[in-house]
Amino acid sequence: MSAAPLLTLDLRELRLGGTPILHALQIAPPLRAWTAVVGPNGAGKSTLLRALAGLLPFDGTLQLQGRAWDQWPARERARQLAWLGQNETSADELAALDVAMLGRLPHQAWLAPASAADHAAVERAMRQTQSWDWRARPLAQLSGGERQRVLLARALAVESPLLLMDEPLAHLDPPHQSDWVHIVRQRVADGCTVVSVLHELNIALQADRVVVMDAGRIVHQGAPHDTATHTALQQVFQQRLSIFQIGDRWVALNA
Ligand SMILES: Nc1ncnc2c1ncn2[C@@H]1O[C@H](COP(=O)(O)OP(=O)(O)OP(=O)(O)O)[C@@H](O)[C@H]1O
Repeated sequence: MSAAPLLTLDLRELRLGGTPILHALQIAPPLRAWTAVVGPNGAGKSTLLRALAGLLPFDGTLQLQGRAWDQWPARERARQLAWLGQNETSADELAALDVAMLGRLPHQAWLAPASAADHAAVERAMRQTQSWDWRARPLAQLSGGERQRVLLARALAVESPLLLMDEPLAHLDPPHQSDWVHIVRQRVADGCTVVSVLHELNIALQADRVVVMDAGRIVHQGAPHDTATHTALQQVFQQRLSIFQIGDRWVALNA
């Protein structure tokens, strides 16, 4: 049984600074699954994710739960979709706990203090990303990886049915990359729909669906074990990688 997707993007063209960046693409990330978006530098992955998050204007339509994006009240929409952007630099002076608490804003009444439920959600998220121990430290004093785990906690604390992440593994060491996959798997098992832009092909090949981009277009969408997915990856990376199966995993090696 396939349920209707939460998010549907039908884009004719997206321009940045007058330059066409994305061209004629459709995407509807499958419900309660993890979709990984991959492709070479400049392919348009971040731009696509920002379009999916309603952060960029474009010629086309974006629907959330079958309703046009701009017909949603902003707060209600913010409870539906959590966003982890690339190189986020705001709120450096705030303590890690307060940064993660920002994820609860869509749940809070105007100027109301955080509720017990907000505190519980933030503690859960910070423990999940193993950032609880430095909750009192300002973001500016954390290492790149520590900071990334706090920002991930902020996105998780929203507890939204949709989670969009742009290069979430930036600065994370291999064990924390594995932890991230585990967190994503848990969220998906709980009913969440996850879309992530990834440069780490070996992690992307563990997703439920792989979206391959090149030159502002989606050139392929498929399962990580499909031969067609491997062929598309090899094409967009100019045959400079080989894809092997090791146990039940697929891995990509630089050629
Ligand atoms: N404001 C802008 N004006 C014009 N072109 C832009 C602007 N921002 C981005 N671009 C271009 O859009 C294209 C897509 O950028 P995008 O960041 O989406 O690619 P990406 O696939 O995420 O790349 P990377 O893997 O390097 O992060 C790039 O060629 C980039 O130079």
